[in-house]
Amino acid sequence: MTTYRALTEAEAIAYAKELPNIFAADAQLTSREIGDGNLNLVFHITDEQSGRSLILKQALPYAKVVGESWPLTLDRARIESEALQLQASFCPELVPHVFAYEKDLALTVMEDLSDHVIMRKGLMENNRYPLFAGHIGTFMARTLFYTSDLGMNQQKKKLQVGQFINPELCKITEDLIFDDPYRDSPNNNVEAHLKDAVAAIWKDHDLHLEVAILRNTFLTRAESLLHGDLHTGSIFIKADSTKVIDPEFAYYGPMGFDIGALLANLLLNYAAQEGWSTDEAERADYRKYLLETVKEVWTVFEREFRTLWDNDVTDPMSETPAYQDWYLNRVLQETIGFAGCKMVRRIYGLSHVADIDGIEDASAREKAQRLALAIGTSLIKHHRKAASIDELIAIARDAAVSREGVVK
Ligand SMILES: Nc1ncnc2c1ncn2[C@@H]1O[C@H](COP(=O)(O)OP(=O)(O)O)[C@@H](O)[C@H]1O
Ligand SMILES: CSC[C@H]1O[C@H](OP(=O)(O)O)[C@H](O)[C@@H]1O
Repeated sequence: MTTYRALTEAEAIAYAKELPNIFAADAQLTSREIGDGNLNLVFHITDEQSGRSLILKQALPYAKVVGESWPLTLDRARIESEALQLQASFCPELVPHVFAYEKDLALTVMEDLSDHVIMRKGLMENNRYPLFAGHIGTFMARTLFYTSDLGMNQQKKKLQVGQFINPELCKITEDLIFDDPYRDSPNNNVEAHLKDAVAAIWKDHDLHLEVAILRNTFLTRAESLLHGDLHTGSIFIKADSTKVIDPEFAYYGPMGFDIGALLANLLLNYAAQEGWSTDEAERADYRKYLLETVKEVWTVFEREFRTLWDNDVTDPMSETPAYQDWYLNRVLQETIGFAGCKMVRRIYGLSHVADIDGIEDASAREKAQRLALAIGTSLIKHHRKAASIDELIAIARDAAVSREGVVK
């Protein structure tokens, strides 16, 4: 048995050399720790001679972003590798291949995706990805359908719920998304120029009611195996390929949480256009592209999900007329509510996003932050009334118009 230790770059090379059938025994390997996320070490191992490379991702026993004062279970590495393998059984082309998982070191060996870019970075460079909505809509439809009571044996599903019990990582979400932003918590990270807007949110009891309802849904609805943290930093992309990484927050929860997380991060980039494009026409055009992508993601998800339901449903009662429409409208409403929560937490919660924080000009950054808060809070308040994805799009567009007086 190997005893857990956080690997050094040299130890990562030694570990990689021992892996069967990957590198030659005399390969000259190099290792670079490239982890830029909040939690883990990521080693990029390369053999210049053969051109072969791979990734070793290792969980630390604490949250890297805070330090050793925030201990965190190593079991999240198991959850991540098992979730990646389950997702691969539904859509192998949309996740990195897992070569091995080493429990004692909390370490996953996976395919190197360095020929892709992290989507958040791509969006910050105003790149466009015409195939993305089709890929991610399919990923969400397949993973959420086939892990739910609609798409798998209901007794096996209960056992699978047990396999993905993830209380510590869920608590991070419960605190950072559904609690801290709505009160004066030491976990918040509020810029001075936003204090009035944040104070208004802390006093808004109508908003708190909607957040409490969404929080309850997150806490109690074991509907599907979620990715659990599906933001644009968890997606690797290039023109013809999309790969979803980093499902360490995977657990059985409400489908709309994954869809909402994704849409929220597209909308955060929409708000961030305040700071990234100086050219008005260019900004308007990129915003148009983002909103079209939001609509297409939902449309593909819904179409694919309905097709899976029509062809592969395992539950006879689910064939009851009108049930499918009721179900998808509920998923839509929750998607919109969770999207709003995901936007608000990234503006002044513990963990922000580079799209917004990377805006150097303070007044442009503030405009982007206020726009994101306006969109996020409106989505939360509206979510239980929604009947179409067009309502989410109208909220984003109207918030930009009312802040600037012109169509953006
Ligand atoms: N399979 C991979 N191929 C190449 N780079 C990767 C891979 N997985 C992760 N990375 C790099 O490591 C970074 C952090 O990975 P991530 O899984 O998001 O870690 P964390 O769980 O700490 O957020 C990514 O932003 C990316 O740059
Ligand atoms: C203390 S963890 C904060 C935050 O980090 C995770 O994101 P990432 O994928 O960037 O590591 C997750 O969103 C958590 O809420």
